[in-house]
Amino acid sequence: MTTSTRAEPRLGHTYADALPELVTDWRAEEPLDPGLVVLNEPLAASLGLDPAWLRGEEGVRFLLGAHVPDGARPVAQVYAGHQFGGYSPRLGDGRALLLGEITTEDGALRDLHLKGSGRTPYARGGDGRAVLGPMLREHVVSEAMHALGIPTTRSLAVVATGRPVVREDGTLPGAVLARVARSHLRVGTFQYARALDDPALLRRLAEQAIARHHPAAAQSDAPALALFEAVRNAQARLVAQWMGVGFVHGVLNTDNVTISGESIDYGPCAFLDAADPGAVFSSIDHQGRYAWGNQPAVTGWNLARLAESLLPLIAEDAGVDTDGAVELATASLSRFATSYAAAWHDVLRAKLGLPAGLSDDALAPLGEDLMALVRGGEGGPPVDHTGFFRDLSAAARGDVAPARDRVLDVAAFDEWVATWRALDPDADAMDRANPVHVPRNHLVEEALEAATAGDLDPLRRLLEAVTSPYEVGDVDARYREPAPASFGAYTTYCGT
Ligand SMILES: Nc1ncnc2c1ncn2[C@@H]1O[C@H](COP(=O)(O)OP(=O)(O)OP(=O)(O)O)[C@@H](O)[C@H]1O
Ligand SMILES: [Mg+2]
Repeated sequence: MTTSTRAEPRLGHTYADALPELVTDWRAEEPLDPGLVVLNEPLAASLGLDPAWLRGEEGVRFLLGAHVPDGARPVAQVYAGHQFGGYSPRLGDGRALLLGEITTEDGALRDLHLKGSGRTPYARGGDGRAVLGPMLREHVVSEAMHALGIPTTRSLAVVATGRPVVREDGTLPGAVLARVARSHLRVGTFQYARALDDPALLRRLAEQAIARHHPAAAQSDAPALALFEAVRNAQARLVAQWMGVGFVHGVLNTDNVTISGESIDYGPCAFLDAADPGAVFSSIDHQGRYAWGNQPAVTGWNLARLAESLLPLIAEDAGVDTDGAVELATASLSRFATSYAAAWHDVLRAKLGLPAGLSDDALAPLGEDLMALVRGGEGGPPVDHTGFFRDLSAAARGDVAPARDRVLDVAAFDEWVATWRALDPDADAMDRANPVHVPRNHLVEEALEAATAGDLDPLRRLLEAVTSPYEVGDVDARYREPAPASFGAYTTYCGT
């Protein structure tokens, strides 16, 4: 095979063909002076893309949407969404394009999507652009999540456009993020389709979602409800994993909740240092709706919006009226709490090095007592989430001091450790479940600031650390420390 035949990627457009009502054919904005900032070579290779070609002039233009391979059909996808509880009937890719789908070796589809590629018909008041710093943040955090074993969209590349982008805090360099996802189907996509009041379209959308993400639901007598349950369980597992690593998504609007169960949209996200359930970083989340400890509950709320959207199909499948469908959906939604508890217990069992056979009933009180210690409460301030859990593996090996030194209520801690160690925790397994390196906020900011000023070294070092999250390796110790007090309170921003 010659390089040139390998080079030109072949992109499908299954989604655009199946759901023409939910897309608009569109082209990316011409870049001014494109420059590849970061390329994810292993991901490129796993998708059958040629990294050498991607680095070349044509490849970089491809990553910006300016070079469209033969047969590709770039589209902007429409979706709706509840944003902070308020419904927006028409959001959609305002600054993004779905370039198309790549078929992996095992026959699965992967969306290739560009964020920051210019205004689309869904741009509303926006300029269609994205800023280099936030796109690099999405690159770092999504690759960290992937390395942590958490389902996520991936970042293939970040390309500078050479266009200055005007934001509140000044003029900043523009960039496009090339993102890979199992799909970009969101709860908001279903809300949009439901509002069109066209059951046949809603059915086609559900069939797409089932075929791409939850194929077992196709075998069910009640496929729409089976789809809902599959999404419910995938979201329960996802949020439990976020809670386990101290991840705060920051903007869990229904348009940022995927049907696949992958994390998406790393706009205002953050990782905790102090494990405070009320931790909020986003500048606009005044009520703490998307606080760390509120994520399971708000995911339940978002799933209720999905269930509502599916009601006509649930009714049709079961041969019942709307009231009957509401009853079925409500019963299914009410099992989210159980589903989440089971997922959280799986996360906790792994973090505590306890055997899979340990029952939830035995685990639950242990977990509650531990989380009370971690939160601090009356016994003191919250502890550093990542550092504390990692120190617990030393405790499993008999060196209790590092974890003990982190908590104020040492008597409660000692009692807890004695109960836990009696269960014979596996310290090596804990080292594979409790990261040493997460993209801590101060490190992310430092790397983005340097990258914006043209120095990519801190970004590379951070990427190296967070893509080997479980290995201490020879990574500088500062990559595993919480932010110094001088870093102050951290604030993140949406839509930059
Ligand atoms: N600069 C912009 N120009 C046009 N539309 C924008 C812009 N920024 C955000 N939007 C639109 O506003 C909505 C909310 O944006 P948000 O900050 O959640 O990020 P996003 O662009 O949606 O990315 P994602 O695809 O990761 O969800 C989306 O419909 C988005 O397309
Ligand atoms: Mg979004």
